Amino acid sequence: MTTTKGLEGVVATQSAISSIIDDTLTYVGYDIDDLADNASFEEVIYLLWHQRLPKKEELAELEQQLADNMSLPQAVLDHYKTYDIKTVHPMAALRSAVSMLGLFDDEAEEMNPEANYRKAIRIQAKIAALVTAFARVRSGQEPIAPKSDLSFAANFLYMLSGNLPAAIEEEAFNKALVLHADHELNASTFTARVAVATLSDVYSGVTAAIGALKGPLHGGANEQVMKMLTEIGSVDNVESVINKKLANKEKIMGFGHRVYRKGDPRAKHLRDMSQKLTKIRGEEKWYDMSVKIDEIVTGQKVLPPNVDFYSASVYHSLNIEHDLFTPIFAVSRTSGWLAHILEQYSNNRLIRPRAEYIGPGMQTYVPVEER
Ligand SMILES: CC(=O)SCCNC(=O)CCNC(=O)[C@H](O)C(C)(C)COP(=O)(O)OP(=O)(O)OC[C@H]1O[C@@H](n2cnc3c(N)ncnc32)[C@H](O)[C@@H]1OP(=O)(O)O
Ligand SMILES: O=C([O-])CC(=O)C(=O)O
Repeated sequence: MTTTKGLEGVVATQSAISSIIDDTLTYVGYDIDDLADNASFEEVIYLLWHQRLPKKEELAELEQQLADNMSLPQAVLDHYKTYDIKTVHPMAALRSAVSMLGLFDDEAEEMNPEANYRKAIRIQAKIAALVTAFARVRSGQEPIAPKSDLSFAANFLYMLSGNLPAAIEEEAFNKALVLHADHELNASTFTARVAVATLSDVYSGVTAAIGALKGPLHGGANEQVMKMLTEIGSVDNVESVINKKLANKEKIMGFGHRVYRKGDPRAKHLRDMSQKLTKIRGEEKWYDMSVKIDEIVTGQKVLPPNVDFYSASVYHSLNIEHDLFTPIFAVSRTSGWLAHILEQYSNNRLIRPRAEYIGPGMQTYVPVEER
């Protein structure tokens, strides 16, 4: 038996959803640059779930279905008041809340493609409301109902703040959602596929995936990037802090990737957005600091910035609280998880690899009194 630490380079499944080949990311054959510049998040959801772009009426139907399904069961809203919401991390709350949603879905245990697709729509729609309602309840505000005439991106920002977003804010948020939607067999997507390959239900798959995304080596890195930027505080401090971290072999959050070698193609779109939004806000320092960190890290190591690095200053510029960055990643990535869950069901086999045993050899049981 040979083992590969972290399964690096192991091809664990076939998939027709997204690909990373020679540092180029595609969703169903469409280059991420093309989609980031042109597509709405709703179009991308359709693309990932159907493996083709929607026609006009199909897109309108999906938009309507998403808008119609955003409201939450009252019991799920009420449960936010049953724990100390101010001290709970929103990703922990989201993990539990998605699981709880399954308790109120009459079709939760239905295992046919049509029912699973209907659940996918409900989960994708409601996850936006789960994150925004959590944020409002913890700050003592009432959750805001979605508006059916808004895009998914605009609705999220509206449900979060109560204000209709400016065009540039909607554009930036839509782009972030498009860029985060899917990424081949990343850790959380693999987790989702492992969970549902036992023929467990869709809610189990998404709940498991949220748990995997939460960690700072994966989706949790975006919040850590903002923490680092805040701690550094000014452009003048960047050089000394980053050089010290590199000398101490500390990980710089938002850099490095298991698959990309030359660079993450999503980062440049978020970098451009960060530049625009920080300028509009009159808070260019977040962009300037980010660029300087980027120059120092890439000047010393082959460690290009990943999707999490510039997304931090983008979300900060949208007035989003820092611990909501990873839940927002989850809102977008739910579309990819659901696509992979549906694909897994359509051609399922239990995922069960082997472990190379490195423990003690055969031993004989000794009664507790004699140990
Ligand atoms: C959406 C996403 O999930 S994107 C990734 C988000 N995560 C982060 O940004 C966290 C910071 N980055 C990392 O921890 C890693 O680069 C990962 C987890 C993304 C990839 O990990 P792996 O492929 O396992 O690489 P691994 O951690 O083994 O790193 C290889 C080498 O590069 C170094 N390295 C990797 N990333 C970084 C980093 N961000 N800062 C400093 N050094 C790094 C490691 O210390 C290691 O050095 P060594 O060979 O001298 O021991
Ligand atoms: O693919 C990965 O390992 C991590 C990543 O960039 C993502 O999930 O978007």
